[in-house]
Amino acid sequence: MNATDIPLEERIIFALDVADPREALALVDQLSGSIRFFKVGLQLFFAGGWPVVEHIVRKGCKVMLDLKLYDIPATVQLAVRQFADRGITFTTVHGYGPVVEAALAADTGIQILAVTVLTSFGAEQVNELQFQGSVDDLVLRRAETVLGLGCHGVVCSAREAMLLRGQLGQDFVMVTPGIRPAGAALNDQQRVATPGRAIADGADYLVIGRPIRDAADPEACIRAIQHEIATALA
Ligand SMILES: O=c1ccn([C@@H]2O[C@H](COP(=O)(O)O)[C@@H](O)[C@H]2O)c(=O)[nH]1
Repeated sequence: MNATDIPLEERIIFALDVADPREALALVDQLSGSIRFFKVGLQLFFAGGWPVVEHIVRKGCKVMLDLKLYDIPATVQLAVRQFADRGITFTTVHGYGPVVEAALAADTGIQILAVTVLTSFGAEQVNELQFQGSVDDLVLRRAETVLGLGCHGVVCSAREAMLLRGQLGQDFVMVTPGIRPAGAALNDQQRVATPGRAIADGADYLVIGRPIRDAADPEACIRAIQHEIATALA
């Protein structure tokens, strides 16, 4: 899908980061009038498994299964095969060449997104990886590598969105977590941006969890974010 064709209701991928699958299903029921894309991550998948994914799909919404796989190639390929025919749109692996190649080789029709550098990482954590360069350098290097292998898209912070679009073009999906409306708590995120900034700089989809989940009025929070996105797109 061309980035300009993405419906506003799919621009936010709401991270269903809750421990109780019943709470997750209730959130899907409550929010699926305004959000049509949900992310199932490690906590919820371990707690609720496939029935949660099936519930989202039954609602006619899209699913990002965000398990950030990282293992030997054979294991990754066989794991991704398990995701086939379940209505999943995106799934994630770490942005390391052999892992991405294995996920692509599973050939499921699911779009594979490679996590470049976690948005909770800053310069200090990248230095600890013994990488001689900035966070931007590492994100760009990993994105270039995985896209060169045929990966469908990347997960990065919106802080790198403009750099990646400038260097690597438009022809890949860019999903950005670490989104914080102005004034929102950062929690454990380091590389953050507002929804408007992320879209203006070239992100296709914004992963947002706690700012919506913990809002006094989640629907009002979603409306405000969608207004910011629509303004950035105008
Ligand atoms: O680099 C990454 C990759 C994935 N995530 C996931 O996104 C959400 C963010 O939730 P917030 O509550 O909006 O911080 C969460 O599920 C992470 O696992 C990420 O944050 N950074």
